[in-house]
Amino acid sequence: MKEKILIVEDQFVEADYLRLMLTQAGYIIAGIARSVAQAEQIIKSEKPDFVLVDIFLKGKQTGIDLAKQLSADNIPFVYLSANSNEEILNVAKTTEPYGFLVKPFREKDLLIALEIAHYRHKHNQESKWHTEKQLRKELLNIQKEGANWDTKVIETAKVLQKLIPFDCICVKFKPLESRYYSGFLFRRAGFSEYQTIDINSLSNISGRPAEDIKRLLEHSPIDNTARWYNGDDFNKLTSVHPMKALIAKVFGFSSNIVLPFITSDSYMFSLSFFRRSEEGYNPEHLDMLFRLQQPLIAVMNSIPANEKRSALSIHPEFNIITNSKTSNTNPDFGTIIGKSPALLKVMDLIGQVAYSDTSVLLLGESGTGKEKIADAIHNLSTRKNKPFIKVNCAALPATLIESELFGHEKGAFTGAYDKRIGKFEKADSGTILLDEIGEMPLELQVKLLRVLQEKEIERIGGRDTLKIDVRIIAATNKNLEKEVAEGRFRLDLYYRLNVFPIRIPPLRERKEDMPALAYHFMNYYNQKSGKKISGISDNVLKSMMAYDWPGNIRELEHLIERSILLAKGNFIEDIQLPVTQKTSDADVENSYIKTIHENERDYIISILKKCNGRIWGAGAAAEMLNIPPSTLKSRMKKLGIRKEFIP
Ligand SMILES: Nc1ncnc2c1ncn2[C@@H]1O[C@H](COP(=O)(O)OP(=O)(O)OP(=O)(O)O)[C@@H](O)[C@H]1O
Repeated sequence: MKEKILIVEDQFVEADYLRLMLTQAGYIIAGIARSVAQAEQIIKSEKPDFVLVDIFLKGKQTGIDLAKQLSADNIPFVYLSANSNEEILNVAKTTEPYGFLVKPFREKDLLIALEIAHYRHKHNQESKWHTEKQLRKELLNIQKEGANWDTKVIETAKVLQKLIPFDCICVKFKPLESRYYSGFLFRRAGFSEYQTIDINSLSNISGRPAEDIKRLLEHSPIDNTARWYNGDDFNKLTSVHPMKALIAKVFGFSSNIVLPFITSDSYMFSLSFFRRSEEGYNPEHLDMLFRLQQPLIAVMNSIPANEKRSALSIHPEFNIITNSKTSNTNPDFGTIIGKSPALLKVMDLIGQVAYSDTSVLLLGESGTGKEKIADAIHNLSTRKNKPFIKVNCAALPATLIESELFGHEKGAFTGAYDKRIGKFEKADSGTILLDEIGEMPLELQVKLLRVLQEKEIERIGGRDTLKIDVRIIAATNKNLEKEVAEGRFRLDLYYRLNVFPIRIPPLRERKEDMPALAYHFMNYYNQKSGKKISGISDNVLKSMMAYDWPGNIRELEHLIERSILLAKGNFIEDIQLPVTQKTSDADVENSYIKTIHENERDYIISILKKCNGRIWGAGAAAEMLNIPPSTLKSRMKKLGIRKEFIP
């Protein structure tokens, strides 16, 4: 059965047009709302599966305000807009819509956008469900293992991090009848690395005497309600909670979520998570914590009473126990080097998506480590012992790529002397990496879409359809939205691949990772070349930090390799960094985010080009865009598109 859709659109004609298109396609219309208030009422009474929401609406509240509520209620939504204000577009993006339809759009675009929104929503749910299942298993293992209690707490924090992101976690506990807490404060220092903060180190970092901090603790209220605090709520919380205020100030935290619970041996626990981002937590995180409450209680129950007592007896009022047992080895991530917040964010996303079968789209400049990240996703997945096939779509000639991907039967074409098994078939039950997906020819994009939708392939010249089970990871350094706008990449394929995008930041956005990467490559090329270089001089490191690394990690790797070969002594004292070029026009164009108007303009121009500038008649632009020619003419006028511009 098709979903129930709520249309939130204040333009009567447009809303009615949408209703017509959707009803014809078999959707049920939950209602048409002209304002956010009306939409909220219909959501309550009709419980729609999807919402199509215009950004600008009558009244004070915009579609973006409604979107925040929809996100919190886990109702997928797609924006409709013809607005060109870039600032608003950027705010809209932060609400994580499931799609974006730029007016005017064709019926086909609307239906594809809805289908994709449905697919993305379902896969998001599935991926969360898989992660949660995995997480419960891991908590059970922690509960069963005989480790001492601080190890158990660290392990629990590591596990929770996959679903509840945090930069710091505070675990507090006390016997029910007691006034005083004992606790642990762990700050995240790497993917699986935690730095324990005790009162003395907090005193050092904040510059306040340890005695003062103890007093702050005594005057801070107890967390006995499960709640999250973002933005203003967080500011209010810190105004009445001096200890949280101190931690927030010292480490720059802006949001907090708390889960208190009672163990069967009558201890009161509270887990308090902090993040730097202002919108760090939402009701979904709280739901998740509630769902995990029982396994968490079981872990805390498994800590023997004498260990809990002895932890409390160290300091009767509050004790932040020092723990030197941090770990930074994480075999699952292989040799991904770096601990910058930007890279940790990527690792968190990998951790969330790896266990499911969701398609992943890796976006990033050349040399940022997309292939390395793809390796990590495969190795963390349940498919890790199955084939992992990599295809570079740019390296294959257009004439070969089809048979390379899908295979061919003997005699399928001149030169096909033998049957050939394609990459997709080879990857069956495993993973395929489609690198440089932006280079895939348009004709093949249709076939790829079919694999994604139907999970089946046909060898060239073959009569049978073969069912395959392949997880797809696609990677590109191109701006796919631009490729779509210019007619080189199919919109439907783009949406299908864009289910779980991961943007890998360029090296210049995470320079703090550079020294560790440089040393990593130094050790690697020492081994390879038999040299014994023991370090990199401060001057070299400084000039490396000042350089922009347009070639990213690959460029760094090559430069270190060369410097090792050229080094005269035991130190890298010199490095030949290219002189930084002035940013070229092409770079500016690539990094420029287009406004909705510009996107719309480019899209209309690309269609006009395809129709040789024809607006009226069969197969002409208006028909392709599925809008009346007069509407197209007025859009063209508004967007400054003149027919003579169309080559
Ligand atoms: N975080 C990392 N830690 C260690 N090595 C890395 C890291 N990221 C990338 N590398 C190394 O940098 C080199 C380039 O990485 P990779 O080939 O994965 O980049 P890419 O984004 O796929 O590039 P392209 O788009 O050009 O294919 C590889 O040798 C890879 O092993």
